Amino acid sequence: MCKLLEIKSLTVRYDGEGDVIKNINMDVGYKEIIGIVGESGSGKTTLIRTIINLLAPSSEVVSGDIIFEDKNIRKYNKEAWRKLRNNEIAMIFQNPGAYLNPIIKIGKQFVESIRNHRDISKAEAIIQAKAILEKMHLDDSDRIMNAYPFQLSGGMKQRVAIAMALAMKPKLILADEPTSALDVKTQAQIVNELISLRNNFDTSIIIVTHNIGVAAYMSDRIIVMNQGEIVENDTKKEVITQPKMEYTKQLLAAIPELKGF
Ligand SMILES: Nc1ncnc2c1ncn2[C@@H]1O[C@H](COP(=O)(O)OP(=O)(O)OP(=O)(O)O)[C@@H](O)[C@H]1O
Repeated sequence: MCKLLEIKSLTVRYDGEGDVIKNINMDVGYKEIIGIVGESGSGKTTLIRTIINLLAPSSEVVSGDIIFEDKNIRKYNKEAWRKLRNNEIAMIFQNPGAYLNPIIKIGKQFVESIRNHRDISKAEAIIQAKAILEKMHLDDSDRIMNAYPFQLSGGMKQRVAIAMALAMKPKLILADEPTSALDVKTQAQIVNELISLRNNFDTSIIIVTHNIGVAAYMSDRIIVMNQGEIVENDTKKEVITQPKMEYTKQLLAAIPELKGF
């Protein structure tokens, strides 16, 4: 077993849209960070939502297999997914507010989420939650645990969301534009937190971003998507210094600071 995830000949369509990702083949190694870039509508979100089986009802996986640690998770039923999702593969969304309940304090949500997956006492879950918040540089963990989501900044909420994902020690984190709702300084902090996950927890990460600069900064490998297809898949050095596709060259040209890479 040398790959954490392998995607084989994956094609997905939406009703009325036709195939929006077409014959995708890719893999993710252990501890690898992959950046997926591409224009709006190129199928990036559809690809990672297919991996974690969170597609809209109007979608259909036409063909393909998704192998996670040698098991074909495309064939998993609801119960198998309940065990896999969050425990082994977790997703971080663009807007963390969308999955934090606005009327429940962070601590209660966090403890419930841990205890839904692990048979431990409330007191133990509180200790675990606070330790992970502190690892995410949310140092005043008591205040965070006592806060409602609206009392936290966007960057703090995203850190809480990452901490909640991390509590389950997933092997793979899928991050869909996790920084695009944040200001530039906070974006950089979150990107660095994600990199430290790999360094400290051996987590593999697929990050979807519009920003090839972010992908270049944090990824080992960059995948470029265009109109539902992978048009480039190589080490970040290769993609940045020797892009094969005109489309990639255009993406790179839009980021002046990468020219001297
Ligand atoms: N729920 C849906 N129902 C129908 N079509 C959809 C749905 N979600 C996405 N699509 C279509 O599928 C295509 C790919 O969308 P997707 O969101 O995967 O692209 P993306 O690269 O992630 O775009 P963005 O960068 O804007 O998020 C687009 O043409 C989009 O309109």
